[in-house]
Formats: sequence, C-alpha cells, structure tokens
Amino acid sequence: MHVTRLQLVDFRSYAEVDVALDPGASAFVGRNGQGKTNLVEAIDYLSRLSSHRVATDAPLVRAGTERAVVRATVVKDGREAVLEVELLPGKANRAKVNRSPLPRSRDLVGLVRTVVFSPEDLALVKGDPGERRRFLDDLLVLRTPRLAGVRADYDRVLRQRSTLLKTAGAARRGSSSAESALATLDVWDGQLARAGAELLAERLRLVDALRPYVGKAYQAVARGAGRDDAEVEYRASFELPPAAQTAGDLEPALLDELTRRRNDELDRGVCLVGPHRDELVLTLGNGETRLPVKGYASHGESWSFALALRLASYDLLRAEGDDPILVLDDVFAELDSGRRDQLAELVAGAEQVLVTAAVDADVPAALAGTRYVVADGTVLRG
Ligand SMILES: Nc1ncnc2c1ncn2[C@@H]1O[C@H](COP(=O)(O)OP(=O)(O)OP(=O)(O)O)[C@@H](O)[C@H]1O
Repeated sequence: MHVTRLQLVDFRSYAEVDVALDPGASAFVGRNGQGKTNLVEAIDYLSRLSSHRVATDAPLVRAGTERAVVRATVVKDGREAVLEVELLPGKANRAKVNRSPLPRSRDLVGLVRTVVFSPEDLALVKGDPGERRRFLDDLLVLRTPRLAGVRADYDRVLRQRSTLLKTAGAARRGSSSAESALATLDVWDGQLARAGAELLAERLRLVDALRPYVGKAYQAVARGAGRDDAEVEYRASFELPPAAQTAGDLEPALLDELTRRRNDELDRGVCLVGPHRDELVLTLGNGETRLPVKGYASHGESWSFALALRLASYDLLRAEGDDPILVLDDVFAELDSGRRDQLAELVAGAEQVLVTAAVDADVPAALAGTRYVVADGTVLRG
C-alpha cells in the first residue's frame, strides 16, 4: 500500500498542509524542529490511532486550537480510499472512509498499516516491559484489526478490577465489611480471566510467528551475527499449563492464579496476574552463552535488536498481506555507516518508504527517491 496525498489541518505545528506523495522512497529533509516528524507521525496516527511519541492526543492538536484533522489518500491493491480522522482531545475521535463516517473511530485501525523506525525504538530493548508489551499489542492490532476490541476490553476490565482491589483491600484492613466488595471481585476475576486469556493466546501466537523473522532480521543488521543469535520469548506472569495455547486452555489457568494470589493482591491493592504483567524477553547468544539483552547487550547490539524487531514486524506483515508503509524517522543519524547502508538496502524495495533527516548526507543513496524540503510549516518538492 502507499499514500498518494496527505492533508493536515491543525495537526502539531501545521495549520494546513497538503502534500502529494509518490510510491517508492521519499526523503523529508529540513533543519531541526521544522515539522518532518510531524508529517510521518500523522500517517502513523492514521494507522494505529496513537502516536509513537506521545501517549495522549492533546499534544497532536496545534497549540491554541481544539481539533486536528489528518486525511490521507491510500492506494491498496490498485484501489484508492480516502481515510480521515478528526482528533478531539477529551472527546471521542471521529473517523471517515471516503467521506462516510464510521460507527467507531477504532474501525479505521489497520486500513493503512505503518511500521515506524525511530530513535525512540531503543526503549523497546532498554525500556520497561510495558514498551515491549505495547510493541506486541500494536503489532497484533495491525495484523488483526478486530483485536483492538480485545485489547480495549482487557484494559477496561483491568482498570475496574484494580480500583476494586484497592477499595476491597482497604475495607478488609479497616473495620467495614469487605464481603460485598469481595463478591464483586469474583465477577471481575472472571472477566479479567476471559479477556486476559484471549489477549494472552493472541500474543503467544504472535511471538511464535515473529520468532523466525527476528533471527533473520538481526542477522541482516548486525554484521557477523548468526541466524539464531537473537531470540524472543514470551514470559507470562504465571506458569502456563503445558501445551496451553488457546484462550479456552488459558482462561481456567489464569482464573486459578487469580484465586491463588488474591490475598497478595488485596494487601498490595494491585492486580498482579495477567498479560499486563507479562514480558517479552529478548536474548542474544552464540554457542553456549545466551544473555538477556536488557542489562547485558552493548549499545550497538541493543540498536541492532531494536531495528531487528521493527524489520521483523515489517517482514511478518508483508508475508501475510499487503506491504505496510515504512517510516524511518531520524534513524540514519543514529547509525554507523555499515548499519545505515545495510538497513537502507533491506528496505529499499518496499512499496513506500518515508525517511526524515536533518541533512541530505543522512539519507542513504538507496533511499534518495523523491526529496522534499520541510521548512517554516511548508513542505516543498525539490
Ligand atoms: N501541538 C503543537 N502545536 C504547535 N507546535 C507544535 C505542536 N507539537 C509540536 N510542535 C512543534 O513542532 C516542532 C517539531 O516538529 P518535528 O518533531 O516534526 O521536528 P523535526 O523537523 O522532525 O525535527 P528534528 O530534526 O529535530 O527531529 C517543534 O518546533 C514543536 O514546537
């Protein structure tokens, strides 16, 4: 797939901009702070309804205004569609396809698919487990858009159950009767186990599908590495029953664990079991030594692993359907020349690659393509 036109109104620093895009490689070049990332962030937002830079929508709306619009003309399998989202921080966003409103903005997710490489990706390797869970869940939803609902259900149940744990725990410690809160907790345990088992089963399936692509991608970006050097493994917050894979297998196990840990949870007022406590463990090894990446890997190895996770996502999505749009946001300045050329060669054949860079010298020759100059709120071919 590729985007042929991007129109923004009051998005980030842009009051209004309308850019025609070509398939193949495009480079957006301009001094710092001119709005290069803002452009590609808009396309990514359309794909996932969230940004790779901020957790809430408010910073995406131009300061002093109350709504922003991102509209893109997307060509997929030769057919064209106009996708649009209106961002209304604090309220529900509105989405349209070919000018017809969608019942829920969530229905837009996955109609355009992006894979973004950015300097923030280092956090995928060095950051908290939450970064890696978000990576998995974003990929799940891009692969299977209906899972946006499963993810949202789990988050909602988790929030409600966590609130209840706090009140029930406090009631138990105080003099007031905790009976009714505990009875309600039983109901929420059931809901958490149901939604959690579904999310867990999907993540396990995803990690299995991703694993071979990660090894291959790491080998491609880290010079001298073997195909089995980089590994990903899903570690759940409780011991999974042997061979349990479906949500049906996992739900009773999750429910049992919630029962077993209930006192602990009430004491601490925190939900200790479920996919929100799981970890995607990244390891590197050759021969007999295999070590976790976090805390052990060098800076260069960590970067290579982060790139490998993104490349693997791209390869997986590509193998299962239409080519996603690749966004390489400011990454080349971070890489040594060997990795830079290797990455450029690997992605040069993609249907559409959007690169941002502060100077022309940071854009590898393989990705020169169409060049745009970004300055003072304007985006000009040249
Ligand atoms: N909500 C907003 N309203 C107005 N301006 C904003 C908003 N959010 C960000 N900006 C401005 O947008 C600019 C940043 O744009 P962007 O991140 O796209 O820069 P860039 O060209 O990618 O720069 P760099 O090369 O440094 O990464 C900053 O000057 C920032 O102040």
